Amino acid sequence: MTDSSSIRFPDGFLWGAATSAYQVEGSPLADGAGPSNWHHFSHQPDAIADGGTGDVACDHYRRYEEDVALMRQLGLQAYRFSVSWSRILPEGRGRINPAGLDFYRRLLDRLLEAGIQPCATLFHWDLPQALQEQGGWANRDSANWFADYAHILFRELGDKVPLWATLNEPWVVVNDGYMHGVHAPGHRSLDEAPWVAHNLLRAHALGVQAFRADGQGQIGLVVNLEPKYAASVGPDDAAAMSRAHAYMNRWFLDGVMLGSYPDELAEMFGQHWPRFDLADMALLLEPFDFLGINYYTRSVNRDAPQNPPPHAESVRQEGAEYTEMGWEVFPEGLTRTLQWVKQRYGDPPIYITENGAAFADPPAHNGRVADPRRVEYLRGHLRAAHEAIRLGVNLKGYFAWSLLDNFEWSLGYAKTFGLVQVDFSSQRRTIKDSGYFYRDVIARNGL
Ligand SMILES: N=[N+]=NCCCCNC(=O)[C@@H]1[C@H]2[C@H](O)[C@@H](O)[C@H](O)[C@@H](CO)[C@@H]12
Repeated sequence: MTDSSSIRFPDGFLWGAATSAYQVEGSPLADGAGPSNWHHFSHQPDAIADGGTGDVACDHYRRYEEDVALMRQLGLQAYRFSVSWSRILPEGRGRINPAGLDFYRRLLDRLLEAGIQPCATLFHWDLPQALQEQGGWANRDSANWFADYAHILFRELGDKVPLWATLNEPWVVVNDGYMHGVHAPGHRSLDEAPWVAHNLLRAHALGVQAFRADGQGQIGLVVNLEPKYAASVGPDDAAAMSRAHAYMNRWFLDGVMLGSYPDELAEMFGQHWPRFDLADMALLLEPFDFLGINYYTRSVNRDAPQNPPPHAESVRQEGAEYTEMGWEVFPEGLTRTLQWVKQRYGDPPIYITENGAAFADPPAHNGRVADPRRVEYLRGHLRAAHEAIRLGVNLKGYFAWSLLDNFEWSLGYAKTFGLVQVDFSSQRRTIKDSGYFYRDVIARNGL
């Protein structure tokens, strides 16, 4: 039974939609850009489920004005996007590519003319390949490479961007790129993963320090959080839940909010877990202005000793609804997650920087795309977000993932999250029913 009571979000609540550079831009080597590690990785045989790459994607690098017009049609107040590091610094550091900066200046100018607030993420997984070849995030120097890149963006684009995020989902870089090898750079290393996580957070902290020197506006960190449940009341499954919670939800936030890593990580990584300098842990506590939370689902965990850390596996729930990603639709987990962050980390300002669902949408017919399941997913999660506000969470805004159907990393183009459908053979955009639903939510500032 759909709750039909109307709800209204606080005045000034910020409504947006989100994308990322490698997933939408295409033209990865245009105008002097250097290759990213995702350009390299996606061209490896069998790396991507449908053989897709980011070579064209949504052609946003060339169609950005059309896409800003779509954002206006949706009434977006903000647009979250990421900057391609290797467009700005083709070798990752040193020589600046002016044409790369010029693209983002053009995009920012169109957004500001449209009254849409830019929210720029410095790193959304696409590391310059030249830096990957020097060890990437496993190289302790990566934090300084990132800080130098950040300085350039704050200096060159800072007057046009009010909201910045340093990193998008460091957990995915570690888990998918260094533990399971299904994302760039495709490594599987219990020795590299903890250092990669640590250097990502060092980079975040140095990036915030660079912002304090050169930036304007506000800066935050974006993490993916997923409430963990136990598959049974037995002690083994309860322990698995606790390990999974430490591994995904606490690893990065404890690092930057508490200056320590969960004890469970040293236990589950054993001799692979390094000793981190106290000076490093103090750096991690560099204060930042907001927390970006990406929420999609929950997971129900049982003990799986044979698996790599966190030695757990998720259990499918009978009778539950799942998206095309195999993620359970569980809106109440969003309220719970927001409350947990408020209570554990001192009530920080929060933006939901991503929330959305992949469903198998029909092709556009007479200019319409019926996606009722996505409408209901969004409705349920907006209600859950509003409940968190009612419970006192300092929630400032919400960004739907995603503006456009796009390149879903190792899964290619088959998984579609967009409020707007993209026909990749023609690049035609069609606003889905969920896009019109979201437009009305923004206009009403509520449901
Ligand atoms: N294990 N497990 N459970 C699920 C963990 C989810 C982590 N992945 C995300 O949050 C990614 C985020 C990314 O920013 C975006 O670039 C992706 O397109 C979306 C959709 O995939 C989401």
